[in-house]
Amino acid sequence: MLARRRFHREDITFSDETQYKTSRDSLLTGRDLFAASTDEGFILHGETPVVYNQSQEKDTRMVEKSESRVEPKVTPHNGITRVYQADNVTENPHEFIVKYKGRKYDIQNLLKKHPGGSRIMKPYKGLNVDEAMVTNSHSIAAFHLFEEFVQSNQEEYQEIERLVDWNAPLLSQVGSLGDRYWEWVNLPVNRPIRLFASNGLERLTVTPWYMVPAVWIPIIFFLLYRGCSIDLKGNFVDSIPQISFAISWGILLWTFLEYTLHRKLFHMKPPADSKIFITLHFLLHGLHHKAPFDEQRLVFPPVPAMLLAVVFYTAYEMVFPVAMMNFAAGGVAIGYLCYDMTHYYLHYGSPKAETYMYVMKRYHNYHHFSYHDEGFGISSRLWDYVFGTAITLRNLKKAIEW
Ligand code: HEM
Repeated sequence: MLARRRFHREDITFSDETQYKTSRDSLLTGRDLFAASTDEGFILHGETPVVYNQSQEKDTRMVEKSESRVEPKVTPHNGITRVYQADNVTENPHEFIVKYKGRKYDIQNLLKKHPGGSRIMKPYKGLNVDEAMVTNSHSIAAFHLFEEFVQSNQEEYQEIERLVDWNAPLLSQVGSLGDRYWEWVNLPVNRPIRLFASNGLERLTVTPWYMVPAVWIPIIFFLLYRGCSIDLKGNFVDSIPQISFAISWGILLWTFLEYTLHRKLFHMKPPADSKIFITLHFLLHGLHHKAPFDEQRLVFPPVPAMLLAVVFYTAYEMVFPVAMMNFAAGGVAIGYLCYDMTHYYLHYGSPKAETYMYVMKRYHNYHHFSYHDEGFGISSRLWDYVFGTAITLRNLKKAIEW
């Protein structure tokens, strides 16, 4: 029976009578390896992966593979190093199990969202990531988020997440977190947020991304049209340089607003004894930091955005000459639209290495997980440099692939 059984690691199939050499120089036959298998797969204690096939020439596929990736080193005291899946074990395609500090985590749902990209994690399927988590240094937020995926002790794992009842609407609870709120809100989870018990109210608080262009593109055209027909009285062609200037000013002004609102308003720490301020902070921005993967709460809902826009529009009247005002307002609205779409893309897009968006996505990930008090620019880093809050991205050996 045994002779017909074969098992594999990724694309490598091990057969019974063939000898395999491990990194500790012990020779094991496929049969030995299989004898140590369990119903869940094969667990090899204290050995690094099989790298050399004795009965054949060097197995170049394997060697190439093991050299071209970052392998976790063996830490003998941590016992289990690798878990090999047997062919006859039904592998659940919806699971991606890794081990960390002796516990099992199913990170299938993290792969696409992982700020370090999905490709770098793929080789670790079934493996221990103790070392990988440290050599690729990870923030406290990353380790907290990791616990979201733990399979065992699900109920007990985080003292801090039990401060609220995740089965009840959160908005009425966060105010009571008091001095624990700031710590709680900056530790991300991989769950959607429920604010209200009422479905109707709840629906008002979520915004699919396409609502933003659907609402703001007509507003932009309206502002530009107003500028041409009222401010310039149809004298459009002669005024092109003036119009371009006003729109550019508007866009630049937006980048400044984006930075200032994000830094001074969205990241303003609410007083621990004020339930109202804590709740407002959570509503405005806290929920996005608590649940950064909640796609429905990523872009700014159009209704409060328009209320803010009305306030700003009144202010433009004081700042810009009448002939420029609507164009400048149009420029601000264009800047805002680009910002919100960029923000969505930074969370959900997969930009290629060396592109502007690739850098901005990494930059924004650092803001979310490691440096909450820096990296406030989303569409650009301009004002972070001006005000000394720029984040330096670390050099990576390999480009991230999301
Ligand atoms: C399998 C092993 C893993 C490897 C090799 C790995 C690798 C990386 C790398 C290279 C980065 C840096 C990205 C950059 O500089 O832009 C990164 C960032 C990050 N990773 Fe992982 N990662 C692993 C597992 C995990 C796991 C299990 C989590 C759990 C949540 C996680 C969460 C994060 C987070 C939140 C960041 C953003 C930066 C930070 O907060 O530290 N990673 N990872």
